[in-house]
Amino acid sequence: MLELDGVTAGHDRRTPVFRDVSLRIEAGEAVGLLGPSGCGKSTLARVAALLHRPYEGRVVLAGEEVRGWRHRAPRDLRTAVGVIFQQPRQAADPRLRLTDLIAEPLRATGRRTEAPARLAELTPAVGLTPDLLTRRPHEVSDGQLQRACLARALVLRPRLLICDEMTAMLDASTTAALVGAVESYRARTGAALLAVGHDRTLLTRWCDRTTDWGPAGPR
Ligand SMILES: Nc1ncnc2c1ncn2[C@@H]1O[C@H](COP(=O)(O)OP(=O)(O)OP(=O)(O)O)[C@@H](O)[C@H]1O
Repeated sequence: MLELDGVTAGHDRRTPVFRDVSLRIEAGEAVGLLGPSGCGKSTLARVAALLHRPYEGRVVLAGEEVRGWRHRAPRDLRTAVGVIFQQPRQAADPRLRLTDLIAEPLRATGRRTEAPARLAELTPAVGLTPDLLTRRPHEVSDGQLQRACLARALVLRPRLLICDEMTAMLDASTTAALVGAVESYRARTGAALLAVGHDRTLLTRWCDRTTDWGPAGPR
């Protein structure tokens, strides 16, 4: 489902964050990526989510070699991957009501008419009550906003879900609810998962396998 082969990426070409990193996730597989702070896990997650162009290497997503990132990524690839980050407030437009936030990818891909049906299915699945849907991000808690961000990540039915420290700032019961929502989505659809984090106990329990980021990248 996802293949990174010899990928070098970072924020300064002279001193990349990581060099020659490879990682493979099969269709339907859940892989946990563990590593110390600053090693480049988020950068790798952003490369895999087509949000950050690597300097070198090959990325194959859903059987197609990726040749463009961000707005240059082809739509069929962009919609094959859903991504959710650690900080929901940085990932949410503060002007949007939760209902529009969740439906945003549908609007952006010209599928606005699907929004009512998708919202009706997703909001209970992520544990959001209808009264929250008309609120804006500043009127809900971090946990509630993260639930909305997960619904947004699932709204286009991605075949690969990337959770970058999705639960790092949440309490135990919200963590369990979000992991449960991801897992029931995966059980229904067969989607693959890349879960990035620090919490070995959580990732070991959640994923089919975990990989540790060593001096030469994940192994
Ligand atoms: N936009 C940016 N511009 C310049 N450097 C950056 C930028 N974002 C991250 N970095 C640097 O890139 C390196 C890798 O960061 P990254 O966020 O990928 O690590 P991480 O393993 O996810 O860390 P953490 O576990 O703390 O989230 C760090 O040294 C970081 O300071």
